[in-house]
Amino acid sequence: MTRTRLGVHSEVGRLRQAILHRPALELDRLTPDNCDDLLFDDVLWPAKARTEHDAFVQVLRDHGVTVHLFGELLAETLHSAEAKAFVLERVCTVQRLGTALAASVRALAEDMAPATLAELLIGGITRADLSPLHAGGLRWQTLGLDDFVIPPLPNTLFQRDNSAWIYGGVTINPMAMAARRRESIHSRAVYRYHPLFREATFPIYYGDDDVDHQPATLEGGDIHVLGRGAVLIGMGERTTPQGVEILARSLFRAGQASRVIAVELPKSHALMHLDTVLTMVDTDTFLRYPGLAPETLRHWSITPASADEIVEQNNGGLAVEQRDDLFGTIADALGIDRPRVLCVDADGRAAAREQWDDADNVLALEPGVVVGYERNTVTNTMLAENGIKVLPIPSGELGRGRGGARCMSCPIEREGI
Ligand SMILES: NC(=[NH2+])NCCC[C@H](N)C(=O)O
Repeated sequence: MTRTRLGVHSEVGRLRQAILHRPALELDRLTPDNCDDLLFDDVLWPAKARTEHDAFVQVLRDHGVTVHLFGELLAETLHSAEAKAFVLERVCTVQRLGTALAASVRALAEDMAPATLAELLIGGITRADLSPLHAGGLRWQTLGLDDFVIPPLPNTLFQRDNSAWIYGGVTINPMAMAARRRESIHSRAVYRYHPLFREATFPIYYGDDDVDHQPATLEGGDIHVLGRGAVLIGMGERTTPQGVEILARSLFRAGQASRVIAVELPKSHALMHLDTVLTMVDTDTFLRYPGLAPETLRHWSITPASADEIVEQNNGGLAVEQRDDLFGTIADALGIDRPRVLCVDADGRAAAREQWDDADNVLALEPGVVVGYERNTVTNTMLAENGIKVLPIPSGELGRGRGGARCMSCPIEREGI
C-alpha cells in the first residue's frame, strides 16, 4: 500500500498522489438525447476517450505521481459488506426507484460482485440490465427496456469536483446539479471504508452526512488551495455563499486554514467553475482567461471572527470584508509582492476558443510544470514563453465533457509552497 500522508497543502507544490477516473460504461450510455441533461456538450467516442485518459494517467505516473483510479477504489470499497450496505441504502431508495423496485433492485445488487456493482453504479442501470427480475409496480411497468432505472454518472470523470482536499482534510461536496448528486454517496463510501483512507485520521469538513444540503452547494472546481493557510473559492453556477460559509467555518474550526477569499463569478456554462478561467501554475504565477476581468469581480476576505465581532456584527463566526483588488488580496494572503498573471492577450478569438477547450484548466505537477490539452497551442506557447513547462495530453474526445487536466484529477497528497 502507498504512503498515506494525505493532505493538499498548495495548488502547485509537488503532486504525490491523485484520484482519477478512467471513463467506463457511462460513456457508452451517453446519447444525443441525454447528453445535455448529463452536462456533456456532445456524445463521445468511448474507446478513444479511454485511450486519451490512459495517456493522461501515464504522464502523471511518469512524473512520479501515484494515481488511484476511482472505479477501482469504489470496487475495492464494495468488498466490505458494511460499505455495500452504506451505498445501497442511499441509492436504492423508494423515492429514487419506487416502492416495488427499491427492494428488488437492492436484493439483486447485494448479490453482485463488487466490480460489477461499481461499474453499474457509475455506468447506470437499465431495465434490460435487470432482465431476470420479475417485478410489479407502476415504475417497472412504465419503463422501456432501454430506460434507466438508475441513470449513469458520466461526470465521475471530473474527480476534481465531488470531493476536494484542503490542507489536512477533505470536503465531500454537495453538488449543484441533480445529474451529479449521487457521486457524493460513492465518495463518502470510499473515504469511510477503503483501506487507503479507513485507517487514516483526517477531518471531513462538509458533506459527510445525510442532511439535505441544497442550496448550500460547493464544487471542487471552485476551490483553490493557495497555500500558507489561504483558500480561494469561486461562487458562480455551482458554489453558493451558503456553501462557502459552512466550509469556511469548518476549516477555521479544524484549524486548517486562516483565510478564505470568496470571489463572485459571472454565471455562465463556459465559466461553470473558477478553474475554467483561473489556475495557478507556479508558486507566484496564475494563468487567467483574458475574458475574465479581475477588476470587475467582487470578492471578500473571510477570517475567523473574534468574540467581540461575533456579538457586534452577528456574523455567524466569520469576519467578512469586501476588498477591491483580487490579486492584491491574494498577494496579502500568500505574503508575496504581487502574483504574476499570465494571459493570452494578443488574440481574443483564440483565447475564447481555447478557454472553451479548457486551456486555462491546467494541472500543476510541481512549481512551473503543468499538464494541459495539446490542442490549446496558443495558450501553451504563451506559457512556454513565460518559462512554464506544459506536458501535453490528447483531448479530441475527453474535452467534450468540458473539463481539462485539473477538472479530471483530485489530488490527495500534495506538498506546500
Ligand atoms: N472543475 C471543473 N471545471 N469541472 C468541469 C466539470 C464538467 C462537467 N461536465 C460538469 O458540468 O459538471
